[in-house]
Amino acid sequence: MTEDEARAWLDAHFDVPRETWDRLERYVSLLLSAMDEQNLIAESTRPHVWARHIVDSAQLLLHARDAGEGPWMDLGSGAGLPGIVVASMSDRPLIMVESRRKRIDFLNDVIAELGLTNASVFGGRVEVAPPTKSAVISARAYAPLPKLLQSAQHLSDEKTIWVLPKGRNAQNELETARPAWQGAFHVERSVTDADSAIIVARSVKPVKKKGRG
Ligand SMILES: C[S@@+](CC[C@H](N)C(=O)[O-])C[C@H]1O[C@@H](n2cnc3c(N)ncnc32)[C@H](O)[C@@H]1O
Repeated sequence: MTEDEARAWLDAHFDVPRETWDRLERYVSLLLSAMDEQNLIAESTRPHVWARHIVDSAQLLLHARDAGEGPWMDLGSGAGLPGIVVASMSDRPLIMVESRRKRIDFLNDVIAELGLTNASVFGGRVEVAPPTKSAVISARAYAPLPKLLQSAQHLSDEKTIWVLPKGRNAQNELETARPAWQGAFHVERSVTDADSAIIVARSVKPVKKKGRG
């Protein structure tokens, strides 16, 4: 997907208002400027930010369209991917969880610059974030699936929709997690890379271990 195709895809799927385009443009510019100080995205993806990061994040909204009331939590947000993109394109409260100080500061600066009144940051580890009934949980490049589910159990309930971009490893990670986790797990193809996939899961809970005898 070229950068022009990425913008066209956004327009076709979200009917993006002018104000949202402005926010996304501003975010891309803040992200690229901050790259001089910290490594927020892979250097090789710099010329492809709209396809590799903005559309890659925005597509998650399509998998969470029928989510109920409640916040969207984005785990290990880093530079705000997908958190800032989702908060820019939706009115739903969006909480980004990030443990690294410089990234927390960057996220708070972006929220203020873009005027994102629906977005906030929990600056700390996912494991100690306050218990929440999240309507949606996203996590991109945060942790392998078993660890991801374990660390965020207290942020979910049976209605939570999990939208988890997993690159080329989706099927393997799912197989590793399967013995310990039950739920409705689907693997969806990413629009930005035919070889990459997104795990979409509902009704996720740990498998009860059978007692002996
Ligand atoms: C590889 S980066 C991915 C960032 C972003 N989601 C993206 O796709 O560009 C992983 C991020 O998760 C954060 N992280 C890792 N473990 C964490 C934890 N247990 N709690 C909170 N943040 C964590 C790291 O500080 C880092 O910013």
